[in-house]
Amino acid sequence: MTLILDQVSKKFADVQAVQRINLKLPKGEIFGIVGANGAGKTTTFRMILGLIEPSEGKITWEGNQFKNVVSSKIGYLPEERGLYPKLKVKDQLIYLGRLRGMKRQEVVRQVRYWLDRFNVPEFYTKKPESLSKGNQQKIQFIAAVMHRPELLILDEPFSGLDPLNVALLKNAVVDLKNSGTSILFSSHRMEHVEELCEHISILHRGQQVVHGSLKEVKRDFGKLNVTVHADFSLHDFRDYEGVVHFMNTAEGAQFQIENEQTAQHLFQALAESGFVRKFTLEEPSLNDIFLEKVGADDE
Ligand SMILES: Nc1ncnc2c1ncn2[C@@H]1O[C@H](COP(=O)(O)OP(=O)(O)OP(=O)(O)O)[C@@H](O)[C@H]1O
Repeated sequence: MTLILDQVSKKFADVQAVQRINLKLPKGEIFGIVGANGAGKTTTFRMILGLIEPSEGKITWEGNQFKNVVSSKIGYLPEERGLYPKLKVKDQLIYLGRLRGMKRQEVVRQVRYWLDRFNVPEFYTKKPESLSKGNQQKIQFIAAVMHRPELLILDEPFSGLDPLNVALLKNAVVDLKNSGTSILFSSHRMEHVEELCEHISILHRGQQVVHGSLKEVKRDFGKLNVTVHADFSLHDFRDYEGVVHFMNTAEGAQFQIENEQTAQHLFQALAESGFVRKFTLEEPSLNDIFLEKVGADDE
């Protein structure tokens, strides 16, 4: 069960919202889409869901035109959340579940399971208007997953949640993936994407500026990060050959460097200058890659 987007574009009047996007999401994987505001994430999701038609390109699921996939196989958490404020949680989830062809008993079982799991069993008979925004989000997450969809699309699932609730939802996402659900999700928060996704895509003004497995993307980026703590000023090394960026920190400095060779030379040069308490070499973060590809002025 693989979702494929092949050269998919969408134009609204004179706005090119999405341009020639390629994406492959195999069964049981998590694919992350990152991009600044207006990059084209929601438009991409809405095309996959069949809410709007691509202007060009093809979307397929298991080799079939995606629009023929029934809604019971898809779960969607939209960016703009919307529950009926005055209808009890249980009543609206039963209504939604029935629409997707679930038996009432099965909806009740699933809803109770998820409310327990999110430590809020008492919400079953509450009206959403009495719940905080973050708690309403949990209910909407339950609405997106209670029918155990094969494809789950999550638009900014963790925005506005406190760290405990982010952890609860993240665990749920990982469990769903492990049980075979294919998950596509968008986020502005690079660390969430980095933690959860095998494959990623960075969108910038409708164009896919980076895509591939997270490992490949990092390897292809090439540059590395070095953290140094030392008992002497590191400022003189800011223009050392192969240093791309330099930033002073409380205990030393953070360097972005071109490659491992630079690291070796830099280490020798530092060691000759005094006592180096810490020298660590790390792969680039997705944030480093995003900032370079999209530009620090866009976020
Ligand atoms: N129905 C529409 N009519 C005209 N333009 C649209 C429409 N929907 C989206 N756009 C435009 O397409 C571009 C991409 O928007 P989209 O909502 O997909 O971005 P996004 O990456 O989801 O952004 P955000 O992170 O802010 O939600 C924007 O320039 C937006 O103004």
